[in-house]
Amino acid sequence: MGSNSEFLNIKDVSTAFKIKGKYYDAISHINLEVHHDEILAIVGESGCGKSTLATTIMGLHDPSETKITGKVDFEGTDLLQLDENGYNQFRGAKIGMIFQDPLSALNPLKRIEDQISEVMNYHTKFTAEQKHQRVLELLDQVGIVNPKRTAHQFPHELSGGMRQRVIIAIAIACKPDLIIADEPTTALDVTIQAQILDVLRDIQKENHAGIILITHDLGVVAETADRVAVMYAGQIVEEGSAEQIFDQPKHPYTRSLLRSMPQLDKENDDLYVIKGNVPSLQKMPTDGDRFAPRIPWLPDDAHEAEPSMHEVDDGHIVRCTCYKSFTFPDEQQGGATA
Ligand SMILES: Nc1ncnc2c1ncn2[C@@H]1O[C@H](COP(=O)(O)OP(=O)(O)OP(=O)(O)O)[C@@H](O)[C@H]1O
Repeated sequence: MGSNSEFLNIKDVSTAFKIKGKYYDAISHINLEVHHDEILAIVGESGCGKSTLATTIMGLHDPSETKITGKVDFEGTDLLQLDENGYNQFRGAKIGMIFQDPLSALNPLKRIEDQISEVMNYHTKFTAEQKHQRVLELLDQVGIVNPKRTAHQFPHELSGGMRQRVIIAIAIACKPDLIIADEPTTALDVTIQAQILDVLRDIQKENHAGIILITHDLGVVAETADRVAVMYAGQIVEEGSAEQIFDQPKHPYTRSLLRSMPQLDKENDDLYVIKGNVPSLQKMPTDGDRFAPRIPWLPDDAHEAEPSMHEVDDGHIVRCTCYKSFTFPDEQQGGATA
């Protein structure tokens, strides 16, 4: 395992849901790589397709209701070709998943130790004592102060932050190479959020895992991510290192998201609001720049008819050339900058 080597390669992946007998793309032609030792954030408003991408990688869609095309190459295996049994060899073992709501992800009737052991029953040949030791080690690794006590507790006896730590312990029990964390801190208050993000960072360092961190919160991205992919209406519109995205954002959507982000060091009275909504699947434009309706002041001819990805710097890519002429209305009048 070479450090920083790419081990997950998502190639031209589209996922369509069947609605009233017709299929509509929730994600379209996604290309993305994940490397060892990195946290890749996928960011965008609600409805942009972030979770659909995660559940597509994890094989969690009902094939009778979804049409998935493309390739998800994970360490040489195309995950999209696997059946349920095949997927079960990967999920929980080489791929761990952390969901938003830790309470619904845990079984209310089972002690924490049993829930963490369960994944090892399936994927390892550990003896009972080895499993017990590993449970304590994992609880310690995710920052639980008294692992022995917590191991014997039930989910309802733990705080939200503790439950999310347990979920992370389950996700990393078999030392997965890939961890997918879908809004892992959204349900938690701000101080606990920061602690959980620290845990994720530590785990990524210790296990050399690659982490896909899905979030709508740019603050979380700024604190955690090495690389960022910005999604809008089922497509990636910009991708780059965290520095490139935060210091040199190009796509109008990325710039709008950044401008609408509260800044700790500034008065936030007049935060930018991105007008309009992410289109629903049935109303998704199939050609042109999908973000164009939300920046109506930009002339139509500023957008490419069929927007493609452009490399603007090493590893920094952006969809459509409209970024070249995009300004916010108040910038045109010589006002504030983004
Ligand atoms: N099973 C489904 N059937 C039909 N449409 C779906 C299904 N799952 C998701 N969608 C639609 O696909 C689009 C993308 O949803 P998705 O949940 O992936 O977005 P998201 O960016 O993760 O948003 P959120 O943060 O709210 O989860 C949305 O328009 C959503 O309504």
